[in-house]
Amino acid sequence: MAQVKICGLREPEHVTAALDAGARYLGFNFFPKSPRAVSGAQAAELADMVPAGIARVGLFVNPEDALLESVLAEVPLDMIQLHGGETPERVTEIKARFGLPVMKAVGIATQEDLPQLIDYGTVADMLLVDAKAPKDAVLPGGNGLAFDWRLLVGRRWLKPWLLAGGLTPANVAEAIRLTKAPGVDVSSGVETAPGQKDSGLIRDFIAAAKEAP
Ligand SMILES: O=C(O)c1ccccc1NCC(=O)[C@H](O)[C@H](O)COP(=O)(O)O
Repeated sequence: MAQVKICGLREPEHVTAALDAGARYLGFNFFPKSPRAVSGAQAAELADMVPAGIARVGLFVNPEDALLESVLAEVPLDMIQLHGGETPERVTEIKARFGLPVMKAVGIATQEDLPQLIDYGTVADMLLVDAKAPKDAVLPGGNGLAFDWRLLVGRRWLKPWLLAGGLTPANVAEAIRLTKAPGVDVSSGVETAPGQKDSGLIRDFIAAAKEAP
């Protein structure tokens, strides 16, 4: 059964909806330009609601050590998600310095992007196989855009991975069927407007992912 990550949570009611429906990963966004960004205090309150066994993932974009230090002093995270242009060397450095597993996001648009999944698979603990953001996008992720899932057919990576990018309750089962993704990640697809999560859409998404063949 596919595991689900709900990303960009900001409200307790949506954390409850995600937990009750069976999410395995909950994402808290620390990228200031995002409509889903949370403060350390907000994230600490949400993180306290999460039982053992469910991963609290902090999302960062090209973070400096000082940001990671200040967030980790306040929020009990289980995993760091790196969603910028962090190099494999920087991934290794962050893992060693902060002692947490790292999920590295890789943007995919064409098959030329796929070798990065091999490179990052040697250093990251998990891979997030996401749609590549458009060149002029403000956000490197969370844009509600899908890529051609057929690029992933028959591929295997060195590390556990989640599929992301434009997934919704309506298309997630087909995405899993086609790619055989062991897990999926969503942000926009469970929102009514950027940053506005919806409990019903969260439940529908997780149910559809879990029912996927
Ligand atoms: O969601 C954001 O606002 C965001 C901002 C900056 C970097 C990454 C961001 N999101 C990363 C995620 O993990 C999203 O869930 C993933 O890109 C899929 O997004 P969507 O296509 O909106 O479901």
